[in-house]
Formats: sequence, C-alpha cells, structure tokens
Amino acid sequence: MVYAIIVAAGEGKRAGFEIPKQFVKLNNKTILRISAEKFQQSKLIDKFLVVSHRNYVDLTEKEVKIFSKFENVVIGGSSRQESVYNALLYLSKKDNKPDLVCIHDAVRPFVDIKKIDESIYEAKDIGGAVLAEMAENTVSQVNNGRILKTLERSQIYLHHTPQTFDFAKLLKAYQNVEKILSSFTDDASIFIHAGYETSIVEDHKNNIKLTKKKDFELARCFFELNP
Ligand SMILES: Nc1ccn([C@@H]2O[C@H](COP(=O)(O)OP(=O)(O)OP(=O)(O)O)[C@@H](O)[C@H]2O)c(=O)n1
Ligand SMILES: C[C@](O)(CO)[C@H](O)COP(=O)(O)O
Repeated sequence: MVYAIIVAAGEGKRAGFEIPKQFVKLNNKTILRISAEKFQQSKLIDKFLVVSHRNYVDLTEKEVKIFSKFENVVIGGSSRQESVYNALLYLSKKDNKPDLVCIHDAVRPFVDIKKIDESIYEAKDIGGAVLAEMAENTVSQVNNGRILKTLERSQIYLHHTPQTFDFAKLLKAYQNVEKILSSFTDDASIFIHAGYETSIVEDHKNNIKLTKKKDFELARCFFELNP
C-alpha cells in the first residue's frame, strides 16, 4: 500500500499573503487542491493524508474532502520535518501500515503525475527516491559572500518533491533524529543520514516550490501556457 503525505501546515511567511499560500487560488482552484488532485489521479497512490496548521484544519479539509483517496488531516508541527513526523506517527499506529510513503509539498502544484509514479517504482527497488533537477548553472560553495570553491556541477542536483521511501525505514530514520528534526531541510537528508540508499529521479524544472510572492507570477504564466 502506498500513502501520500501532503504537507500543508506552513504559514507562508515569505510569500506574505493574508492567508497561507497553499490556500491562494490559481485558475480558481487553491494550490492545495491542485496538488492533491495529482495524487488522486496517480494510479499508484492508494490513500493520502494532508498535514495542516492547527488554525486551518477546517479550510484544509474543505479543500480535499472531495477526493476519494483522502483519509485524514493530521496536525502539523513547527517545522516541515516535524509536520512530516506527525504524519509518520499517525501511520505507525494503523493496523494496515503502508509499504511506501510519498511525501509532497502542497505548494508544488506543477508536479507531473508520471514523475510521482516514477519515484514510487524507484523507491520500491532502492528504498528511497527523490525528484530532483539537474544543476544547469555553475555552483559555488560560499562563506560570508566569498566563494570557497566551485562545485563539480555534474554531481549537483536540486531536490524537489515528492520524495518516496520505504515506510518502516523512514520512520526509523526520523526516530533516530527526532530531537533535531528542524536542522534537516527535507526527508531525503534524514533517510540518507540513517545510512539508507536513495536515488535521484530527474524532474522537470517547472515543479517549482511557490515560496515567495514573485513565484506566484511565474505560476500564473505556467498556467496560461498550459491550462
Ligand atoms: N511547519 C511546517 C512548515 C512547512 N510545511 C509545509 O512544507 C512545505 C514547504 O515549506 P515552505 O515553502 O517553507 O512553506 P512555509 O513554511 O509555509 O513558508 P515560510 O517558511 O515562508 O513560512 C509547504 O507545503 C508547507 O505548507 C509544513 O507542513 N509544516
Ligand atoms: C523539501 C524541499 O522542498 C526540497 O527542496 C525543501 O527543502 C523545503 O524547504 P523549506 O525550507 O521548507 O522551504
């Protein structure tokens, strides 16, 4: 069984809208609903959970309860990784635990369903799989605005979501670092920290994370080009 976990418990401070950015609409649909629809449509996803900020549970539920694969809202934590952990703990208490979990940022509405499926096939084989964009610019390691060294670009990939993992291994990996979860910036880094193998699944550049207000202008252009 494959569960998706859609994390939507952030407050969207950097975007600075009056409501958290996952509730902002593109083409009359909230970003959360657009993202959830992709997981509803993937034939490899059995069920999904949505992690919500405690102040927005009703709104979150209203946006996703139309989908037959939606199971429940889980209350988030104070960092993305704490939010994911709450969902993993919810799943760990079920009799019928998932084999794989596919974790996605609600604020990446442009994810391609074929790529969700590719990450699931890869994680079945390897244990972990991350959608990622190959670096196409020159990349430097920097300290105080000064370049320390230029990195070997062919070895650099920028992580996107979804990130898909063997559920039992990911739960163990999170438990290992539960006191320092906020020091990690994604799920793959926690999985890798525990020593598990993880593959890259090359992703499209347009699977952007809507982080700042200007990203929403780009998102509207993507929609106009490809409604
Ligand atoms: N405590 C948190 C923080 C983030 N997220 C989710 O993780 C994803 C990526 O996070 P980010 O872009 O940083 O979103 P926000 O935390 O909302 O943004 P900001 O840091 O600007 O407040 C988003 O779907 C967000 O809702 C979450 O579930 N729980
Ligand atoms: C998980 C992630 O989207 C992978 O690129 C990213 O690390 C989330 O970062 P944020 O600090 O929550 O914006």
